[in-house]
Amino acid sequence: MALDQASREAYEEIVRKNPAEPEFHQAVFEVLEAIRPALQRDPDLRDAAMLERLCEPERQVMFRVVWTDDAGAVHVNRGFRVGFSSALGPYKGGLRFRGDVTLGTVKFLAFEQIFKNALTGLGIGAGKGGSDFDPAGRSDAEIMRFCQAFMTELVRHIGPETDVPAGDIGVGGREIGYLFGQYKRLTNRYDAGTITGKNPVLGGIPARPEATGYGTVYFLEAMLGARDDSFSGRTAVVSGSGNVAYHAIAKLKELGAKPVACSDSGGYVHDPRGIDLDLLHDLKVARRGRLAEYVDHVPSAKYVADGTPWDVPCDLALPCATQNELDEQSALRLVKNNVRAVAEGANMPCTPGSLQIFREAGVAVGPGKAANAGGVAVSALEMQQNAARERWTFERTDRTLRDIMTDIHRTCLETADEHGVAGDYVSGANIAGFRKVVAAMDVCGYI
Ligand SMILES: NC(=O)C1=CN([C@@H]2O[C@H](COP(=O)(O)OP(=O)(O)OC[C@H]3O[C@@H](n4cnc5c(N)ncnc54)[C@H](O)[C@@H]3O)[C@@H](O)[C@H]2O)C=CC1
Ligand SMILES: O=C(O)CCC(=O)C(=O)O
Repeated sequence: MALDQASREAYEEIVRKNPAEPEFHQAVFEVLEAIRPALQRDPDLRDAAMLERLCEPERQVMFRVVWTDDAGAVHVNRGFRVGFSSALGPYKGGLRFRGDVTLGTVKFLAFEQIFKNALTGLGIGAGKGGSDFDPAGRSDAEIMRFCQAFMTELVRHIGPETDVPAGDIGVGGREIGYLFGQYKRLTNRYDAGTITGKNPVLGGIPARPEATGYGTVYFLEAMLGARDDSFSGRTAVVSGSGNVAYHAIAKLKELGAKPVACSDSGGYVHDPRGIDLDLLHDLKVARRGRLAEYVDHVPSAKYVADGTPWDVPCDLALPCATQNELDEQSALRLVKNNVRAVAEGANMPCTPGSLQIFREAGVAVGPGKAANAGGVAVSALEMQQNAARERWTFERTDRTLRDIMTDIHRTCLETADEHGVAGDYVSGANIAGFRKVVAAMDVCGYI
């Protein structure tokens, strides 16, 4: 699919106005391409400069973060928070701390969040933030000082009815605790609903750490079910070994699939017996170490430095690490090895070329906007829990998550069907999210 003339003009203007932001351009292009059947069916959807408004963030904040390391040296980083759309609720989306984060990265992520959050149906707008601070190798005390410095500016821009951050790459429970502690200190308020992903002792909901990975697997389960298929006897390859990947691997195992490979930024491990979850937890979660050490404990497994896990034959592929990590070459290898389905736990992990290859080969792809929406959905449940001063159980949260993922899956399929692109989850997810947010923008006046 390509863009029609009007969308192409809108896209070219966006590229011109947002130079040097290739990931943002890519995310916009993918949405404009995927919603083409809806624009063809209802040209009114373009009225009142809807596409142009949708692609322009409501606000963007960029700030200096100054902190000291354990030796007393002073460091300067950049902080970002982009509020992309408040049509459906307060800005909602995570914070990413990683050395390569730029304004363009945060904008692409916040843009994706618009459609994802709309799909959850839970009344949340879209935002994202982060910093080019790299937590790898930093002590707890350094992380705490960085988080406190970051929040010292961010505090002016967030609140339970304004903008509600959470975690993403490099931001987990530890960082959320430090950020919330500083927020509380600066505001003199216990607004638990200002940040999600908190430890339950601070009012966090149980199962938020598990939610994105579990949700991706629930979505994949529904994709397989729609094809009269199941996890039974299926091998899976998962990229990454962080929050999303770890919990995806755990849930795959629980539901009867066999995850045989995972990765970190150094390389991948292939363990034909199935990834050892306790060992992975010890290496990557408890010790924040390197995956290369896996083979010291399981000599029959293979570690491939700098390799891609997509070389390992599998039935199911779950990219759960980072953007553009699954390229055309990888897609061709997966197709050659008869992959059945791909579920994106990460945001925009498949390049446009790889998506095209999967489409042509008839491989079902669950796009991140739909497949990884479980994380932000459970964050919205955490906001609900905090507002009502309730305490949810793990079982209640997990049950609700599964229902939400099944609903999102149904919405994607029905929407694709209604728009003449049956079975195309990428189009279905984008069109359904787009229609929801446009409906809200339409009745709000020109915002
Ligand atoms: N944490 C959440 O709730 C959500 C996360 N996501 C997305 O999921 C992805 C992973 O996020 P988290 O697991 O939270 O982060 P994390 O920081 O817990 O883990 C990231 C993992 O990716 C690996 N990694 C980074 N670059 C890599 C590369 N080039 N090749 C292979 N592995 C690489 C890291 O070693 C680490 O294992 C990101 O795309 C994020 O935006 C999406 C929805 C919600
Ligand atoms: O729970 C949240 O608000 C963050 C989720 C997120 O950043 C994402 O869906 O990519």
